[in-house]
Amino acid sequence: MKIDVKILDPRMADQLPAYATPGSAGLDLRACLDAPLLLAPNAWQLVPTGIAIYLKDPGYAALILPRSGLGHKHGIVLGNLVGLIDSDYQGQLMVSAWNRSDTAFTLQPMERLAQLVIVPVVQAQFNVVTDFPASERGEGGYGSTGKH
Ligand SMILES: O=c1ccn([C@H]2C[C@H](O)[C@@H](COP(=O)(O)OP(=O)(O)OP(=O)(O)O)O2)c(=O)[nH]1
Ligand SMILES: [Mg+2]
Repeated sequence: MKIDVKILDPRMADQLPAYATPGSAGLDLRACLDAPLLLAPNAWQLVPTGIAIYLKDPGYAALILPRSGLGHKHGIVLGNLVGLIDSDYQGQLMVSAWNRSDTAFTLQPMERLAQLVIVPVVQAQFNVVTDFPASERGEGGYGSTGKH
């Protein structure tokens, strides 16, 4: 699949997000910073990625997810937990970088900060009813099937 991309920061021209391996699901997004960015414990900052994408087709969306190494080892995750990129969004991809750890972290310019996953989307219409046909689960949830 081909997606239109705009290069907003010239440094991104020769390092567009790419799949690291043939089986990769995520495209790494870089922190298009002019200088290192210090994230104090529990601080968060909106970080530009230097690119814009236009998915166009409402049958797709993109998700911004943390990188597991940064998230697990350094506590650098996302202020919005998951970023959802609508198919009609044309602005710069932004990453809300949140240092959830108790140690300061310095983000370096052009460091790979998060990852983008393109996913299929179904846009549903609501059909208003008063009762649902019975299902095995019914209204049970929140652990209703037991612990083990
Ligand atoms: O991590 C993110 C999340 C969102 N966006 C952009 C793309 C998305 O299509 C748009 C709106 O995001 P969302 O709908 O999640 O935010 P909102 O608070 O509902 O804003 P809006 O009223 O613009 O929809 O912001 C990003 O660049 N990065
Ligand atoms: Mg919205």
